[in-house]
Amino acid sequence: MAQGDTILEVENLTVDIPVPGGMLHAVQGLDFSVSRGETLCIVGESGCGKSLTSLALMDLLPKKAIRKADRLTLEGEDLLSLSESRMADIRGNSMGMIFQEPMTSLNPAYTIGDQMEEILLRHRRVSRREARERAIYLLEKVGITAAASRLGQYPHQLSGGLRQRVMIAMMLMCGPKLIIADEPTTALDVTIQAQILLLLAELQKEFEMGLILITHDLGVVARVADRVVVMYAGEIVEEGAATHVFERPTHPYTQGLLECIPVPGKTKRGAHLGSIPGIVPSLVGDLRGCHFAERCRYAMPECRQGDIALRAGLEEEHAYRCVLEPDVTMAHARERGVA
Ligand SMILES: Nc1ncnc2c1ncn2[C@@H]1O[C@H](COP(=O)(O)OP(=O)(O)OP(=O)(O)O)[C@@H](O)[C@H]1O
Repeated sequence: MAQGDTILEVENLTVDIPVPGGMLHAVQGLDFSVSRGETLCIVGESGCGKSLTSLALMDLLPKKAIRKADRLTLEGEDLLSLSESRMADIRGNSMGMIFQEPMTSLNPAYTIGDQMEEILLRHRRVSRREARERAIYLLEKVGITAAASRLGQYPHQLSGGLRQRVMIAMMLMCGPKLIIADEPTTALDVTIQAQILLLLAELQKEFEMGLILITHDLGVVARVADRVVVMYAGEIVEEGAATHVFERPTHPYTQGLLECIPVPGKTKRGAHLGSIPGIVPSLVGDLRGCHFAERCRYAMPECRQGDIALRAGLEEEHAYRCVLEPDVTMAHARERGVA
């Protein structure tokens, strides 16, 4: 897969939310980057801070949330110091977003064609006819047949799967450099979910965009991700090339996730799929030591002392946050049948 120029750079991103019991540290010191043509998947259980991370990138956090970062750039442009209007321009233009429920992003009062054309007319100097031609081209690209006749339809006239395809086409109107897709298929039938995610990955490759995909579907992650970031309780606990993370999961949490979910070609037929006992801890106040210690079968007293830093894994550009040496955690992974 073509990779190279960095599109997005994120350094030391934190998101805090004041809540009645104190401060909720939802995202804590995240570093990552996305290159042209690269798919970065962010995985982790519910409540680990994935959605707030994506909202922080787009500057769409809830009002009371506090975002901080040492660096946040899109194609070199500093996103931390932009006016609201410039940021809105970037969101419609070079940063495409796809959310879970397309009905929340499609306006029920306007036709598909009007909404698609409007995006291009707002951001580019083109005629309505050119905008219409691009809308048809993109609807065809996302696999919608009789595209021209769909332009006159309203969102409620389409099935959920078609609406999500329209959303993808709409997001591509201005030729974004980066797509951020947060659980884009959760609201769809299981059979359609993988189709849409694979379509997204295909288009991302064809148009050489960067893609940040947040999904619970580790099967899809295994098929489309170049890099994987595993988040737990607001922190990155493991990151690396997808093949490494899947073949040699080093953090006990990643190992637990892989034990839970069937991965094509990895999960043996009839294998028992478990779940990680326990729940994600409250993120209100300061968590000491390893955030996963309470649920980790290998936890030792030193896991609960001080902060645990990310450390280099066995592979290049692979890191994990655990006190155990890589050969020890790999031995555990083999015992658990995930490596
Ligand atoms: N508006 C808010 N006010 C207070 N707390 C919030 C708010 N939004 C999210 N949180 C909390 O921040 C933490 C991270 O939430 P986030 O939605 O980013 O998790 P997630 O990993 O995306 O989960 P899911 O997969 O369920 O979307 C959770 O503890 C959540 O309860």
